[in-house]
Amino acid sequence: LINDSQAIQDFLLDYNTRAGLIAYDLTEATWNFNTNLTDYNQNITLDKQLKWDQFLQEAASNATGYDTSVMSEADKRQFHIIKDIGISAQTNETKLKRLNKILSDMESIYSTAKVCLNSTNCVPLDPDLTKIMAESRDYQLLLDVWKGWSDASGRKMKDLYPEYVELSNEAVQLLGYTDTGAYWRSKYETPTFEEDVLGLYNQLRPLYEQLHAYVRRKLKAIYGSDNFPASGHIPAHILGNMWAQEWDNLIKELSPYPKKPTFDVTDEMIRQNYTALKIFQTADSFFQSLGLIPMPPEFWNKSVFERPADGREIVCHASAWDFNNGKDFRIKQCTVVNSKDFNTAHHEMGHIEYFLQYANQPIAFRDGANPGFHEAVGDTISLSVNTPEHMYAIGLLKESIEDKKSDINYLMSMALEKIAFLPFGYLIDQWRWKVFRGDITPDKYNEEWWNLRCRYQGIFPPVARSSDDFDPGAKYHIPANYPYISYFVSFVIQFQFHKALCDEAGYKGPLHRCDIYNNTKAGKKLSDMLQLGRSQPWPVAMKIMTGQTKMDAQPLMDYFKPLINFLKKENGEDIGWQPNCPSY
Ligand SMILES: O=C(CCC(O)(O)[C@H](Cc1ccccc1)NC(=O)c1ccccc1)N[C@@H](Cc1ccccc1)C(=O)O
Ligand SMILES: [Zn+2]
Repeated sequence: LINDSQAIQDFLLDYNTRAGLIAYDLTEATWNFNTNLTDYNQNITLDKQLKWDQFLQEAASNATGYDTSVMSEADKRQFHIIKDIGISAQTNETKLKRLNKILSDMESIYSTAKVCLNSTNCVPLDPDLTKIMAESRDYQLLLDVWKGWSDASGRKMKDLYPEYVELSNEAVQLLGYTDTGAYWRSKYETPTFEEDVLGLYNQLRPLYEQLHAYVRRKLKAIYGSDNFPASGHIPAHILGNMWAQEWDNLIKELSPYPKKPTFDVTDEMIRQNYTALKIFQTADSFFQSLGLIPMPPEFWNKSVFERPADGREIVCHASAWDFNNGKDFRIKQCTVVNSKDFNTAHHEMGHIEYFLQYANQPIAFRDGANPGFHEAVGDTISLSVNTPEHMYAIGLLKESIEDKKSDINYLMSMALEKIAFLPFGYLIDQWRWKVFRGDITPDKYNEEWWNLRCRYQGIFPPVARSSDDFDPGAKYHIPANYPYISYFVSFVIQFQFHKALCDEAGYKGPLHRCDIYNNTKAGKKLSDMLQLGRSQPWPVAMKIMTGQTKMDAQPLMDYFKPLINFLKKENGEDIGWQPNCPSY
């Protein structure tokens, strides 16, 4: 084994130089494909993907020739990451090409899927179906769109998924992982990770049960109780969202004090002629007010902020891109001018800010401290941006609020986004981890998906499902092969981060009214953590931010305490649902 320190530094320098160049090539090709879904662009991307996979295989095998016992902790960590190459480990080129092709095809099926509302009008998810799900209160129209989307997306990739599972497991087993789920969980470097997230879920379940009970009662009044089974489940298609993952589009019907403001700034944004670009400029100015790194010129020149009007097919699901050359960073988002996309813009910019902050780290460390950290940056900022105080400060609210009823309305609008999401954020990878483990076989994919959806979310499919359905495929992250537990982790830790930054800013009031705007002291605490990237185990990053090393649901529970007290009074005993799905 090579133990000469100069040789070790030479290997790392060579790896970083070559990885940067090849990664740039792949990212450029993938960007071109994602923003123009042609076969030509797919072939180029698959070609570059194979070159990248082969580079990783070569670097990983060369890295095994070095003696890590003589290395510093940081170099030892870099070598570990360089060797941990995931599905790129598949040395059988035919299998590797098939796996990459399946992944590319599943994402294309999802991104080009359309639903025909009538014989001549077939529309995509973004923006058309999303708008119908958010705004329509027509039970049957919502049902047609909900079922149509599942038929157009999930059903079309049903047979690809078992083949993907098998090829992905086989690849990571070459690295010694039992299955793909074990590889994904290894990113948290926590042996008790599954128990930890289960513990957080159980801690937060009572909050969700209270919100679910309140929303169910309100929706029964709107749609009539005939559509609500005795089991206590809510029909999956009437929550204002295609996946029932956030319910904030129902705020007008669900606001506890309808005579008071609901804090949805969409109308005001339209009145002020907000554009997609202005949304991103507004987000950028918040980040800069904290003393964080501004979005660079390339970002403004090369990002795609709106769905192109030239009719080309693109991947509309929002994403943030690091071109690994220290200067090219982009967002791709099919922005619609509304408060939801205003928040998504901050979410995506959080990813970009992380890229900028860790740009000087070696490539192996250019990642989140754990995947949940990457998802939490933008949302933490949004917790300040969404406050009535901040919306008033930037002119999107005509008056701020002082009375208790408006405060409850604000907390309700935040709960419909943050508490409603928790069981959804938790269950997606419960399903996938079981699939990867073989505990859920292809014949049971859809049945087990709905068992989890009924049990954790307390919703049910409003039309009988058949064995030809593949409803998991109707949610982007399944065909995009992107882990989802990172969002559940993010929704917990973003309240820890928000509390830590508000404490740092010397804020003394209730957490849900804290706005760290213009506070460079809070900004410094955040950037000190972001600069680490993945160079240290995430508890070190957590301690820098919050003073403690664990994930903790307490700040989230404290944030929503006034609302939960209100809901407990409102709901009384009328809460909960049967674990199993209702029968038809
Ligand atoms: O999917 C997203 C936002 C997109 C993204 O920024 O997380 C994006 C997803 C993605 C896109 C392409 C390939 C893989 C994943 N993630 C990133 O762009 C990203 C993530 C980590 C590092 C760098 C970029 N949000 C989730 C959950 C969520 C988050 C916040 C509020 C509401 C809902 C959802 O919509 O279900
Ligand atoms: Zn994200």
